Amino acid sequence: MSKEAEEMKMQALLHWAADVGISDAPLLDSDSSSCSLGRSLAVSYFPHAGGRGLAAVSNLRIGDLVLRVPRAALLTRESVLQDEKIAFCIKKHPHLSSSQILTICLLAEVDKGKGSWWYPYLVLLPMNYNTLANFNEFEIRALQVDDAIWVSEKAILKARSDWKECLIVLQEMKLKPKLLSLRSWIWASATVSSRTLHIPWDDAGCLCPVGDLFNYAAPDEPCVEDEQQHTEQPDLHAHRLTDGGYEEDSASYCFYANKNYHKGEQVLLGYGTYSNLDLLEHYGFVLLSNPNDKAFLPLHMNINTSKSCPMKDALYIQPDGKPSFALLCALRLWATPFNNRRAVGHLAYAGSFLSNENELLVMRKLAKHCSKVLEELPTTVGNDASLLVIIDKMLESGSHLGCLQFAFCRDEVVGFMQANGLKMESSANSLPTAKFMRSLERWRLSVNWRFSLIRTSS
Ligand SMILES: C[S@@+](CC[C@H](N)C(=O)[O-])C[C@H]1O[C@@H](n2cnc3c(N)ncnc32)[C@H](O)[C@@H]1O
Repeated sequence: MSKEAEEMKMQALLHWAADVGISDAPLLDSDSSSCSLGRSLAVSYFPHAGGRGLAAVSNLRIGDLVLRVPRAALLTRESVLQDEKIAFCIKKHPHLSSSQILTICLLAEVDKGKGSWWYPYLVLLPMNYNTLANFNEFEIRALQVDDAIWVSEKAILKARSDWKECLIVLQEMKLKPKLLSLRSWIWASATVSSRTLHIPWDDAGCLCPVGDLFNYAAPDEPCVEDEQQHTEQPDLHAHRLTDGGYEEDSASYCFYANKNYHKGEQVLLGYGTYSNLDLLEHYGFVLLSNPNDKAFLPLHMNINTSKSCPMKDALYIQPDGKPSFALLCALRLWATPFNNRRAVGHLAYAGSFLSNENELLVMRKLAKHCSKVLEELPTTVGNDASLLVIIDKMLESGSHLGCLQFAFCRDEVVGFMQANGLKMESSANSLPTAKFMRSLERWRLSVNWRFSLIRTSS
């Protein structure tokens, strides 16, 4: 889509949004406008922080209501199933999950074209996603770590099996042939996965026009400045000083500033606390600095797996390089002589320091394990940092040429070119296709993901 066409579609969406009552004006502001935004927020582009997003048009204070989206505007299972034809087809298949049904609802609305009430919203949905279910074999292998490869393969298998189960419903609805494809299914389920917001009456969530233009920032400890401002303010909305949620009293999805923003700054939402692998799986991006990231350690320790033993999911290194609470507890127990474990087990699992000697053993074991994990990975943090710089150059210039410079990880580069049907020798003479550029973006995500993991474990 050209820039001008996208701009016109955005204007149409904002007019539609104003008509249905979506507004960024404070509740008491009676000023009715033909545009839904402009008082707190404006659509803007942030190339290094999510692309299209929402910017503050004036200084915003923590707790300010920045956007309201009435229930009637939300695309939910309930609202789409007002269409009797769609409801009839869905009812015949009671075994479908709530998110499968929402995905079908989305495809059914897309099928209506201009006839859909949400048409101005639907035409501005991204055409492609980088969630793990969209990764090809090469892009998955580039993650390098078994756990991540397993999660990706599972995501692809799940998308495929969900689609197979739903195909009969899509056929009964007589959707256009293109919308029956696995590709369309993966697009629709990625839309649902990366854009739905929580609502209390439906665990599938809702698609929230305009409200889904907020990009993500990882929820972190509130900064000191914010806390001071918070206590100076009347406590009226203290319970709402998170990013947002559905509110019965105004029958709207309401979004609040979760910190102070200066005019022009991007207003971000904390959709939840996610590791980089979760973000990649469900949202198709990773954060280079993610306070909630986790580097899982495949520890093979000879300790009793009793009820109190921490689950594998809790054994990880945090982004600050420290072991998680459960990992530290398990290591302290492992470092305790076998005949003493029963006696000190309760102390270890309560997180207590056991002895200097024990702590030294723990740190040594941890360091040894991290070194082993790093040694087993095919690339180093230095390689990956250089690879990222060159992939970025290729993305910026839209050229294959960067591929030729990868002397330090030639095999991976050759693999990437082959996966895209290209030979190294021919790469300099041909212009890259849109498909190649999208694959380059996903390869970059894989390298970025393992780069942040290696940094954490180093
Ligand atoms: C709810 S949408 C946000 C709006 C989206 N940028 C758009 O153009 O419609 C979520 C998607 O935005 C992108 N995104 C959000 N936050 C991001 C961030 N901090 N870094 C990179 N991409 C981000 C991801 O593609 C994610 O799946």
